[in-house]
Amino acid sequence: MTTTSNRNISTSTVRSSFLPFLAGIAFGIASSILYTRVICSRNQKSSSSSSSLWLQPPSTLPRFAQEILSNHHHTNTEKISNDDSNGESTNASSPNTALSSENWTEVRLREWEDLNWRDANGWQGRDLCHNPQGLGVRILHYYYKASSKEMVGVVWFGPHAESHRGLCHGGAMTSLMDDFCGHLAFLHSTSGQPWSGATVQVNVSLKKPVKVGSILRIIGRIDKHEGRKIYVHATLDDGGGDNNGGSSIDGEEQNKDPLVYATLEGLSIDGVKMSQHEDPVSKRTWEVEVCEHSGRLQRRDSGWKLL
Ligand SMILES: CCCCCCCCCCCC(=O)SCCNC(=O)CCNC(=O)[C@H](O)C(C)(C)COP(=O)(O)OP(=O)(O)OC[C@H]1O[C@@H](n2cnc3c(N)ncnc32)[C@H](O)[C@@H]1OP(=O)(O)O
Repeated sequence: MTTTSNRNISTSTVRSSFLPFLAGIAFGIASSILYTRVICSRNQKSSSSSSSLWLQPPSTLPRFAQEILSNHHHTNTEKISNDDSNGESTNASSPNTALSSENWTEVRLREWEDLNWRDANGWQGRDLCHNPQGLGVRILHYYYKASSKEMVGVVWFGPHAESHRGLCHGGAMTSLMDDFCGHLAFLHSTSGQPWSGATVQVNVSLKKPVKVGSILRIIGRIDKHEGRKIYVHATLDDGGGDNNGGSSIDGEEQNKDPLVYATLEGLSIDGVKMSQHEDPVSKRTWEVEVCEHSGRLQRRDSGWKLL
């Protein structure tokens, strides 16, 4: 009797303490499933929306970039001349002054745009700054003016240029400067051949953080040409007046003077043969043509006719 009574007591004690425990586990599992689903779906939404925001540069460029593009519609041709190339400083105006609309040629290389052709002609990857699918720092347009030895570019800092919490890596800015220095020197080169030369010094001063997603301007000129050495000065800025995504850390949204993000003092050596490939690419020359679609002058590589 006593034993049966004890057994009943113990069974009901186990039941009364075990059932809430089971219910607690069931509730915990249900909650965690629900929580995981909600959080995952939120994360998926936010990652897909941020990706779609950043996978391409914005379809509408900021005003300064539109002005650069629209200012360079020409129908006249300019002879690219390097007659004044040796041993003198240029009288080019400061790169921060407003761009005159005359005699700028668009710079295009087939290997920046035609990826299938690139793969078939000696390249092994994608251009760090000119990959049309690139998500790091991407140069959208380059224009060159031979008379003043200046070049200007429109640049997008994509999500793969990020370093710290939405701000870009200093190396992304420096890669851009390296490219700018090399190609401006290329355009001024007395060898007259694309890919004949090398950048050997890129002294970059980082002045202001760049936000991921920024569209900025790079503008610069040849400062000096001594023998094979071509010295380049350049500035990365917001183009003035219409800051689209440049650092707003200071709360500056509208400004007249360009905000400067970085400056370059660079050196390229003319006529260095970096690649040993002997093929049609190594025999290219530069030429100036009027683009049949936009009417703009293009300084482009004779390789565009290789097909
Ligand atoms: C048109 C360009 C288009 C450039 C086109 C570039 C296209 C753009 C692409 C983006 C930029 C790049 O990626 S370019 C790739 C990254 N760069 C590199 O990989 C370059 C690595 N460096 C090298 O391989 C080597 O240094 C070379 C091959 C460039 C060296 O050429 P070299 O022909 O032997 O030159 P060398 O006689 O030594 O020197 C010639 C003069 O330059 C000076 N010099 C040489 N190196 C340096 C240096 N680091 N810093 C200061 N000065 C230097 C010498 O003192 C000398 O001055 P003096 O005695 O005459 O007064």
